[in-house]
Amino acid sequence: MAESTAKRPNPSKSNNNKSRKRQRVEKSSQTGRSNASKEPAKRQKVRLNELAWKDVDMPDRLDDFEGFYGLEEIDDVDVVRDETTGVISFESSESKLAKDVPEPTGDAEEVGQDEDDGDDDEAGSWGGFSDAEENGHDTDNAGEVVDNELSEAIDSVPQAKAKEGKKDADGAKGKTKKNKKEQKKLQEAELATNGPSAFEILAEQADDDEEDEGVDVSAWEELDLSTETLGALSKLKFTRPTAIQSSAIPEILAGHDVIGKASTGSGKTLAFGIPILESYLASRDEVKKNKAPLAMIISPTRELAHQISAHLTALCTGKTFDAPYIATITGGLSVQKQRRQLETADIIVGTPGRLWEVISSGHGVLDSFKKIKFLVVDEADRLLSQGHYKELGEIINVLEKDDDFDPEDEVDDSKPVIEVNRQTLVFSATFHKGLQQKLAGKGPKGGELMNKQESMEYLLKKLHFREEKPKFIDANPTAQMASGLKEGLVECAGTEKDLFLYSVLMFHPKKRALIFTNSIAAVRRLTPFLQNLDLPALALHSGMLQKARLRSVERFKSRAGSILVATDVAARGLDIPGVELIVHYHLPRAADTYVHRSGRTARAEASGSSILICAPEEVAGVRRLVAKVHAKTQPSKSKKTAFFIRTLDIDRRIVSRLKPRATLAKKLADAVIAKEKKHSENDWMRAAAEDLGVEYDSETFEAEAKGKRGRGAGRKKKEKEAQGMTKAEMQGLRAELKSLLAQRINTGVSERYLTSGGIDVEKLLQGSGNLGFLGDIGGLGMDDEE
Ligand SMILES: Nc1ncnc2c1ncn2[C@@H]1O[C@H](COP(=O)(O)OP(=O)(O)OP(=O)(O)O)[C@@H](O)[C@H]1O
Repeated sequence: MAESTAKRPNPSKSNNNKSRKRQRVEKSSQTGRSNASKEPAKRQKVRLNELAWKDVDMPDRLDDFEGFYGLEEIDDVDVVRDETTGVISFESSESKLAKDVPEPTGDAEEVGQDEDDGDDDEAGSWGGFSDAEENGHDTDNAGEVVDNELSEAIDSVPQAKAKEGKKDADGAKGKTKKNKKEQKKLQEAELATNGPSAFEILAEQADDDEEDEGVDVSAWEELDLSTETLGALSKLKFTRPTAIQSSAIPEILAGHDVIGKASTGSGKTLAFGIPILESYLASRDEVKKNKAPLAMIISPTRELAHQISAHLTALCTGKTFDAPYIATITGGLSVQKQRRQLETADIIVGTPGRLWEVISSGHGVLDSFKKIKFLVVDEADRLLSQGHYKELGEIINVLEKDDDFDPEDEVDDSKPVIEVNRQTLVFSATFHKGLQQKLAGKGPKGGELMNKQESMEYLLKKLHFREEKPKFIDANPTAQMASGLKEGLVECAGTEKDLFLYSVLMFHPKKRALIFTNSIAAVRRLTPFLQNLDLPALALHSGMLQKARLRSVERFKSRAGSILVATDVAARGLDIPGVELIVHYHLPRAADTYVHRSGRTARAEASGSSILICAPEEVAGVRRLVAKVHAKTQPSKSKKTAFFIRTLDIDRRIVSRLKPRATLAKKLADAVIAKEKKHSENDWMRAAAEDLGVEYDSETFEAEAKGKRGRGAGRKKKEKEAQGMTKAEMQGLRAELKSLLAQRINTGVSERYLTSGGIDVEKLLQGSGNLGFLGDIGGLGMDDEE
């Protein structure tokens, strides 16, 4: 076991959020025993986690979130390398030893290896979270970059912490209570990094209140779960299983392969998580003895992988049993560190790119992976779609080959395939239609392979189910959308989308809202536009810096009523409690994107609204898209007559009263962006001119460009005007906007109403307005009658 002691937790810190940190060994020498001469007689071999590490004071700032908290140091430790074997060990005086650690085993080789790896890890972790494998993966699939980029944002979780805690807890016979506590703390630290999801909040509640007896879970009894699992569910206050849980859990417990489909937010994670926990509880001694993980859960993005880990960890935070160690294997941490995590992992959750990287770097992980009992493919349609399946396909291939693996080898399908002993579980809210029919046994049979690049069926075939026909469970055969979701569309001129976005938000005051756009530029523009209008808007897109992305997600989670303007980076997997409104500022490019975007609200039987803002020419396409999504809910309707989405009757008089502020806010936002753009363009031109050895004169460049009128000339003219806006002009606009925002917006319902005080937007924003004045918004919904 290669224990990492270069970084270790600080058990004295109770707040794991703050104690997420890196530690460092102060090495006196890498090559010899330079300090050994000081007190040679009293020195002894030590392991680094036996030492009395000292806290290094660090400023208590969020900026240090990514790892500096809780730096610890130790001095007077010699790093000794055996000249012949190259093995590294550590020596120190007795006084440096902490009092309450088990006796050292004297396993110099392992310690030495750890130290080397620890250094590598530092470099790896600080390397900007770039994950070569996953970045490569991204470029294969430009349209999908954003999701992986988001995962990257959330990937600063110092998993080594959890790992170390786990290792301490597993530390042979010297397993102490303290170590167990550390393990738990560290796993919680990992949870905390992603901010409180519903699971985390629930787990915290379960943990905080030891007196809390939990809730009645008799509704789970028919699933025949262990008392430990029932206890955990009770603490999470999950009174009854969801539909997919009721259907899938017994099949998985009975040993079947399962393909599960259920609406977004309907509890699919626990549908496979509970049987995995049951299996762990039933065989934990064997699992530990095998030194192989029990389950491998593959997720398309890092963010989702962390969320699944958090969810499963929350399930195991009930204090009634020794929790399994869950390792999250995604980009952003060094491969060495992750290999060490894998050594004691009971459950692995990872992204295919990094998992493949770990496997293909050798070191025997493949052998232990071959012993897994559960292979879970979450968000399967995404994982198995073009551009994402490559590594997954490779992982599955090598898991099944009964020979030595060489990453350089071409995959040879004729090589022997080992008998598949694991269960394969595949889950998603959306599945390719043809595949779904086939899985349900309704479609045409036949074994011809389709287009290998695109066919999910081909890949499912590749999954090598243990059973000839996996159980296909469709928990919501007629709907992919959550039942508590209301859908509507707002039609407006393409040039007025900003105004209508503002209006829709004003019609939903103080609601936590997620606005989807199809471009980073739109996020960059809309966020300041809304902020200028005094709305608490946050941005999220793949072009943002890591810290800024994290901050946006955190703030969106923690601040009620905040508004997140995002690209499809946020479409899948984000489980943020209390999102009440989804606005599609740009139309989703595909039906499944619509389902997943809209699925960020109305989760776990909550309700929520999803509103599309469409230009007139987009309406027909939207109706087709929505009809496609709801095709099964209205089977009797012909395609031509099936309307599933209602046009929202927004009172245009009110919209027109909002227009002056929206126009000013847009003008200001555009001016700031145009000025920023000019700055960066100037910088670029200057640098280019310097490279060419010519003088840069922006006015000459502009004069030359002037004559060339071509496409986008109008936009450029506007941009130029915005760039030319003086500071004083901008201040004037701001003052004007401020005064507009301070004024009441009358509803225009009647003079009498107006003079009696009426209802104003400010009040609405404060959450005290009367929505009645807004007209027919109660009509939002699945009504099929237009
Ligand atoms: N049995 C249950 N009772 C109540 N709430 C539950 C139950 N199981 C899960 N949940 C809650 O449901 C929410 C959604 O669960 P989960 O993330 O697994 O959904 P999902 O089906 O995977 O969604 P998506 O398809 O969008 O990824 C979670 O916040 C969780 O707290």
